[in-house]
Amino acid sequence: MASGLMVRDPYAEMAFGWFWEFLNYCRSSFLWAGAWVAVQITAISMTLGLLLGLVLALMRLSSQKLVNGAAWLYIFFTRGTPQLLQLVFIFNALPFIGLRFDSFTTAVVGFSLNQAAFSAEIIRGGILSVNRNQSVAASSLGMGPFLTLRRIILPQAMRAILPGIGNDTISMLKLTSIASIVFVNELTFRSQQIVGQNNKFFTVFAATSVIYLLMVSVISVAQAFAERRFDLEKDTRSNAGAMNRMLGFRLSREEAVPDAGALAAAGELEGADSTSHDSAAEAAAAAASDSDDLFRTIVNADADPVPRGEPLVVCHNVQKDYGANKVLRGVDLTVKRGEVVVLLGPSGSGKSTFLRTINHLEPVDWGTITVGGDYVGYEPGPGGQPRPTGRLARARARARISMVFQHFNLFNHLTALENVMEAPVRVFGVPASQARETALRLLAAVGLQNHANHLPHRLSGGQQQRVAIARALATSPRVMLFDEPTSALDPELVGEVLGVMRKLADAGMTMIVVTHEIRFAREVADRVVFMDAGVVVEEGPPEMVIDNPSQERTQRFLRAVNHGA
Ligand SMILES: Nc1ncnc2c1ncn2[C@@H]1O[C@H](COP(=O)(O)OP(=O)(O)OP(=O)(O)O)[C@@H](O)[C@H]1O
Repeated sequence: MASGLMVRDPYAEMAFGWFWEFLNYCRSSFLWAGAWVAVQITAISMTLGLLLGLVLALMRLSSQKLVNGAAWLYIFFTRGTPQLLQLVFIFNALPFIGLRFDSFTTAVVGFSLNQAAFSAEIIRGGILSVNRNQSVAASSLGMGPFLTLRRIILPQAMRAILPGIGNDTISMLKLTSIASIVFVNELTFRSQQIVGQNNKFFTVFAATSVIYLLMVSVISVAQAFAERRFDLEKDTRSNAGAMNRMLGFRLSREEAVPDAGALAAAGELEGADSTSHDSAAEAAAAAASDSDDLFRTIVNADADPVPRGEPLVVCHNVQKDYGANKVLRGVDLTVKRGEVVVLLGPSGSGKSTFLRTINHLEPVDWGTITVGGDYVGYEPGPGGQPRPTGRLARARARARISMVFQHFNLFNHLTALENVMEAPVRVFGVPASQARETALRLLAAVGLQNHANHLPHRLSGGQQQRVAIARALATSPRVMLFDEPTSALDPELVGEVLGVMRKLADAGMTMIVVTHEIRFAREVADRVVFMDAGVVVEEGPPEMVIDNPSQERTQRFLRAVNHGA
């Protein structure tokens, strides 16, 4: 460069000029006003579409053919016709039947109805991805279908739902451009107007693309944030308790602050450091005595009208078919209050099915079951005949029958503490602070105080089953049903679960236990019932049925079990 003379590069100047113009379009309030219209349409339509989509998804999952068929038809037509035509139809055809919408409302209605069809399938997929045992466990705790959906199913389904919904939100934001067909003055439409005046196609559309990219980035960040929150593998801890309560499900896990008493009782049961053997032994003894006291308190919680030793569960001629498979062929069983009854029998003999009929997780085809004189799941119909009740969840909660499952069925998105608190707070209306205190004591009683804040996937099988027992106990049950509680456990973990069950039996809990643990049956059961092919073959005290069975079928079964042991 010579003195005072500047060499001007025309290409650089052109590029600079273009870039400056491009920046000005990026900042154009005219274009941003269009972007705002697109955002509004997307936000409203997505919200409405998701709500309607949830309803359609539930309809699609309904066993009622008509309801299911109506939802299928809606989804079929909506997904099968171009959205452009749907918008034109709403804008031009509906006025003939007196439904006239302005451009913006037409866009919102059109996008919502279209999105509902797509959301329905995404939500249905999410719901189906949640293991059925989650809703079975919720039902056994007395949770109704909507509570189960809100608290248990949807929070877990979100993980599968979110990527699809994120995708759809971005697609919809971009697709709002087709709303220009009904004169919605959104972003693409506005950029076309500018191009129509100045012909600067590339500059204007480059700026428009940047605006779209910015909006899409916000959606992508929101999606990533939401996915992180619903990631079951991740322990995210923050003080978002109020937010969680407001939403009805957890966005983050709260730190439990155990009370001093519970900690003292529980601290040494599992893994905590101890300075001396003496203090460890003392703490363990204190914890053991606290758990005994707690179990006894639960057993005697209410003045049960059925005195100890009197019939509490009475099953008469219970029959149940699955299609052509006659699973229960007339089971009679009476269990007295405080009694421990063990059901033995070969695989497929109907033990688990029978257990599930007691708390009406399975309806019976024939026969009657009463608990404390009440028909669970039935109410008096015309003429006093029992008929299925419409308020099954309430009936289950009132009956206070708890169940422990073979595969634990803990709620995967809730910590051990939250699992135990769920039914008392949501079903029985116990204040959260009180439920929390009891839950901590229960976890201490089963030796898991130090794991209160852990999600189920971070616990061993034995620990999960003990949480499941604590959860079942939190509703102060009158009867506890155990469905092969140790079958899914490694042999070295079986003892810790049976230990808790022994303590419960000692405390006087009425228990019906399906198990293959012959030693447990011999030591703990008051009575052993042997079932085969859907009927009771023989029953009596363990020393009779196990050590001296009278029926050939029982003898054969025990020989096979002992041989395998
Ligand atoms: N929901 C269901 N639908 C159809 N058939 C079922 C269902 N549940 C159980 N069955 C069938 O009923 C029969 C009895 O099953 P059940 O689980 O009650 O037996 P079980 O004695 O508990 O066996 P196991 O010890 O192997 O668990 C089996 O033939 C099983 O296939």
